[in-house]
Amino acid sequence: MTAKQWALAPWSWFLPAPPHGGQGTPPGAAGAGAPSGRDACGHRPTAGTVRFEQVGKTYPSSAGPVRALSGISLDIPAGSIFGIIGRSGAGKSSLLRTINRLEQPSEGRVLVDGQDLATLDEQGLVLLRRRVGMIFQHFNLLSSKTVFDNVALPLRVAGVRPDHVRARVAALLDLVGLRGKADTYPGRLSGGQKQRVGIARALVHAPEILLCDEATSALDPQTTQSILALLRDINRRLGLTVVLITHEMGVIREICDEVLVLEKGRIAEAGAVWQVFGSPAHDATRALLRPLEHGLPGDLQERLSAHPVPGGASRRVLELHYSGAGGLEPDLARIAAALGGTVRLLHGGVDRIQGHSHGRLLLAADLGGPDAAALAALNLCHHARELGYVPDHA
Ligand SMILES: Nc1ncnc2c1ncn2[C@@H]1O[C@H](COP(=O)(O)OP(=O)(O)OP(=O)(O)O)[C@@H](O)[C@H]1O
Repeated sequence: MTAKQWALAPWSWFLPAPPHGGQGTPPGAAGAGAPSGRDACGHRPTAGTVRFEQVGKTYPSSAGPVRALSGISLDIPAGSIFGIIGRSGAGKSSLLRTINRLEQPSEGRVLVDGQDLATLDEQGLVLLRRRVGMIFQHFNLLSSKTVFDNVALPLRVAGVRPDHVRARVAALLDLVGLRGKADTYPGRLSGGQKQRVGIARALVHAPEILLCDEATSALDPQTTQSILALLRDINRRLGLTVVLITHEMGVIREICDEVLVLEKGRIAEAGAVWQVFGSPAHDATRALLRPLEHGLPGDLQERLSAHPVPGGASRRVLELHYSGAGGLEPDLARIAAALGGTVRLLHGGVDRIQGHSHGRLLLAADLGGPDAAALAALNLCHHARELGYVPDHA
């Protein structure tokens, strides 16, 4: 059994599952509120898969039809953290919102755990929205209600018994780290705490999927980190699929397993984060990843020239890239041996994405060593290029 399969254990192992319909219907039972896809024991071995089949979306508008999505075919695996990125207007929200049918595709099908969402009647839609929770950039909390009441509201609307509501909300506030805040009003909470309330509320019906639309965009970097840690924790402990939209590439790198890059409503590329970020194949991806790249430090940029300094001692500046492929890591001793002479590390570094080394090193080497292509050929990096020359003292 893989870690992920293990993580797909039923919610009830961690939290009291929400009895729907007010009568304490046990989780896993057919009928009111029982999420589909569970087996007789209440397990949900494949719960939380999403399949897009040739999905297209056109909005009517006074200026004429707006084509938001075209030909999207893709699977989101159960239990994964799946990121959707793209420039503004690329269609990210339109696609995300088809998963809980806040938007309906104009063409194609969206299936959650094999169920075509277009076939759902009104009751089916209510049950779908319990299986697919959602959190928002601006939290969407009711300011006149306490933390407890905000989280309890969907359960009360569903007619859940008050004692079950109390137990469920208490367990959820514990889970999101808000024990002791039950009676506080949202106005007295920090942004991060408000998003924690949003997450608790999104989890009340023990969803299989959590949709996050720019969930950390309104938060400072430190708070963003704590919310990401919470989302990852929830994903790992509860096994639910997390689908998130973000403009922050660092968020994708930090927690996502897979990423979809949308460009003008179409799939530009998709795959494991370490692959897409390590070797971006599409211009749109490269443009999105640019903020993650460190430019040359100003002083180095100033001293860099296209040719060796006439009459003076110069050193070559080489840039070595690591894309994560093949488990390749910078072997500094071998690099120095291949280049010969003195090698200085000027700038750069290597990140770990899903266990793969990804980054670049800027080295100053003596003149006359092997050219950049030879370093890649020797399997010392994935790509290398010569950036120019700096005076020997740089
Ligand atoms: N209700 C609507 N009516 C008309 N056009 C819409 C509607 N919703 C979205 N659009 C258009 O569809 C396209 C895709 O919008 P969408 O919000 O899905 O993109 P996005 O990638 O999420 O953008 P952003 O990052 O700016 O939120 C855009 O051109 C947008 O203007």
